[in-house]
Formats: sequence, C-alpha cells, structure tokens
Amino acid sequence: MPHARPGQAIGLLGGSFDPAHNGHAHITREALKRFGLDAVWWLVSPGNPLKEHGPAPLEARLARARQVMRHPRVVVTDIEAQLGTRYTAETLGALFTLYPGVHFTWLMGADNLAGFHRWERWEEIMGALPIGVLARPGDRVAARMSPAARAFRFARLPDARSRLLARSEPPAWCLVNVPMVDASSSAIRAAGCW
Ligand SMILES: Nc1ncnc2c1ncn2[C@@H]1O[C@H](COP(=O)(O)OP(=O)(O)OP(=O)(O)O)[C@@H](O)[C@H]1O
Ligand SMILES: O=C(O)c1ccc[n+]([C@@H]2O[C@H](COP(=O)([O-])O)[C@@H](O)[C@H]2O)c1
Repeated sequence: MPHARPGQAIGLLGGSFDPAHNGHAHITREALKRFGLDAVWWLVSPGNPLKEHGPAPLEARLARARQVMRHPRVVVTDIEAQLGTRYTAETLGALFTLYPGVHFTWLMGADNLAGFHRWERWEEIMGALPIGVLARPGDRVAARMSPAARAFRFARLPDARSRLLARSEPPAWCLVNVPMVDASSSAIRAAGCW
C-alpha cells in the first residue's frame, strides 16, 4: 500500500485502465493542479462492478498504466485487489480506516458523473469525500444534468474555487473545464491496439 501522511491531500482515480491512455495521464496532471492535491493514486480496478465483460488481466493493465503515467506525485496501485474490494464505497471505507487524517478526493471524468447515481451507495460516497470531476469530450452537459449533479447542486464548488476542493467538508464536488483529450480505452480496444 502506498504511503500518505495525515494532513496530505490525495486524489484517487479509479478505473478499469483497459488500457491506460493519454487521457488518464492528462486528467491526472490537471487534477493535481486544479484541486490542490499533493498526490494522486490510480486505483486499477480488479473489474468495474457495472461492466458485464471482465477486463484484461490486472498485471497487464498495471504494467501499461506504469508506462503511461510517469510522474513523481502519481502512484499506480492495485489497492482494490489487495483490499479485496470491488465497490467504491467499500474501497473508501477501508482507506479511511487505513489512512486516518488523510484528505482523500475521488476523481472522475464527466462521463462517470453522468452515471454516478447507479453506483452502490453513491449518496453515501458523496457525503464521505470531495469529488473532483474533469471535463471529457461530449460529456459535460450530461454530467451537469445528471441525477447526482442535480441532487447535490447545493454542494457544487465553482470552477474558480477548485483549489479549495480537497480540503472542503463533504458533500462537495467540482466540475473543472480543463482542456480535453479525446482518448478512450474502448477506442484503443476497437482499433485492436490492446
Ligand atoms: N479522455 C478522458 N477525459 C476525461 N476523463 C477520462 C478520459 N478517459 C478516461 N477518463 C476517466 O478516467 C476514469 C477511468 O476511465 P476508464 O479506465 O474507464 O477509461 P475509459 O477510456 O473511460 O474506458 P472505456 O472507453 O472502456 O469506458 C473514469 O473516471 C473516466 O471518466
Ligand atoms: O461502486 C460502484 O458501484 C461502481 C460502479 C461503477 C464504477 N465504479 C468505479 O468507477 C471507476 C471507473 O470505472 P471504469 O470501469 O469506468 O473505469 C472504477 O474505480 C470503478 O470501480 C464503481
């Protein structure tokens, strides 16, 4: 498990990373800058609980992720495999116990906010930690209009105040309009490059 000191602000980017690509690396660098984070941990998932087809083997996805994301403040991890968790709510519960005093922020692309209300215990997650959302081509409107965004409209931090997010009391979320990179794992798989 990676190291974190109490008081540090750590962003968590969960994903299938099947495979990792430049879009992931780009939003990670933007999240570090825009949300005032000390570090970001990639949580390479054993498998998205909502996806029917399992991803490529975890070892292969981790190896690719480590090639794609080389940054002194980013750690590529298999934390969920180590913890034996699959649902994000479970993973977070375990991390809060293991890292008391660490300020975790959950990171996601705008497409994930659009479907966030289908996640297990999503309202609890909203109440448990700040959520940083990064623009993704084609998904900003769906994200802003999503059931989760509407239900938690009162907890939205404006883009201009994004640097306060990591240390905000949850529920708190912020959608930042970063420059967008049009890359996706499904396009890479469809092109037969993985
Ligand atoms: N180009 C991108 N711009 C913004 N966010 C992204 C981008 N690519 C991935 N993300 C975000 O990174 C996280 C992990 O994404 P994931 O590993 O599912 O990749 P993906 O490209 O979305 O995969 P797929 O195409 O198979 O759905 C998600 O929160 C997703 O929204
Ligand atoms: O907990 C859930 O119900 C849940 C449902 C869908 C996705 N997630 C998490 O969302 C992250 C992004 O998943 P994916 O497959 O879109 O890359 C990853 O960490 C998943 O474990 C979590």
